[in-house]
Amino acid sequence: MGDASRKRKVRGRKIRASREQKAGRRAKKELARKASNAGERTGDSPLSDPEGARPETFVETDAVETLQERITGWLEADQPVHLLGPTGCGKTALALSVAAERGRPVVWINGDDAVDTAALVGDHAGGERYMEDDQFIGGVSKQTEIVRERWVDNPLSVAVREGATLVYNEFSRSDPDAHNVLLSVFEEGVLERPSKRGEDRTIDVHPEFRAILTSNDTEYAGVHEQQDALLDRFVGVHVDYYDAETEREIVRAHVDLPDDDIATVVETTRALRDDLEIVVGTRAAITAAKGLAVFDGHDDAGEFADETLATIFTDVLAPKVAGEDGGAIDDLRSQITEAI
Ligand SMILES: Nc1ncnc2c1ncn2[C@@H]1O[C@H](COP(=O)(O)OP(=O)(O)OP(=O)(O)O)[C@@H](O)[C@H]1O
Repeated sequence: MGDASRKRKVRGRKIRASREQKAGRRAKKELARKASNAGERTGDSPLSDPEGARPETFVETDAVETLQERITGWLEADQPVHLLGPTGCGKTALALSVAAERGRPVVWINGDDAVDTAALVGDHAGGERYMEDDQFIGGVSKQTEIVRERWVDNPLSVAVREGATLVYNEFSRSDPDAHNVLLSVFEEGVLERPSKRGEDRTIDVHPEFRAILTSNDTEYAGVHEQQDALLDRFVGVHVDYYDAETEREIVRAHVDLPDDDIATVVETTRALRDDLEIVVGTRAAITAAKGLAVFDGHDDAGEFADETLATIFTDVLAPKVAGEDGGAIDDLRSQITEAI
């Protein structure tokens, strides 16, 4: 065994954990997700504890650790970090693992067209009405209806106030105008809540507040061009697909399969990544391995039959060509068969 494999560590438990444990962890994770999503809309706290943010099964090989150290270093230098890389290469898992390691609460935002300034900082959530009853003189009372406006903070406000680690996934999918509020957060250490009235219109950014943003580099240029002034304030860490050994470890951490089958899946994934025009990420390898685990396609020599492998990879990758002309999936299958 080489040094790299001796140093390999797997954080969290493997897929071999009992069904009950798995169901429990899934439920917990789901709750944390729901809590942070609910927070975006209803004002419930979007904070989740750092351990809850750590990906369930996280593999740390030398390649992963090198990236983790780079990101952690920049966060220590008080720089927001922008992780750029192809689809499914592990940006989100990496961001969450670094966020969990900081030990501060974690706030999660998912970028999309619907994210505007209010979705980030908060909004008025209608008025609260109540009656005030003044007993002036015995027998005479004056009733006044009071309407008090209720303000609900959204994830960015909570994150800067609490000194959380903000993980803003696919941030380039949001409208760049929504991000104007980030400029003063990173530059002056102040968050302005534009539609809030009163003295507490601004929040001083907590000294432990940090941000990790991710975006997909193929989409990055095309989705919404973010303003230069904002990009200038980030450092960019490029994340690419991991080395073969790391990818095997990742697949092994997610799917219970013999080592030979894992090696076949990863080798095929990497060949297709080179040969096909579509993006073939680590997620595709994990999904294909899940297919291999249920479809018994071994030949007499115990090898996985090429035909079964081709069918599994065609199914895994078909959504990426769906919508193109009718022959696209047939073309995909023949390219895959050729590559295998
Ligand atoms: N170090 C790791 N340990 C365990 N699993 C990992 C690791 N890195 C990535 N993965 C797994 O690989 C898959 C893809 O990773 P992830 O979702 O983080 O990629 P991404 O680059 O954020 O993708 P996208 O661009 O689609 O958002 C996920 O299933 C994730 O759990």
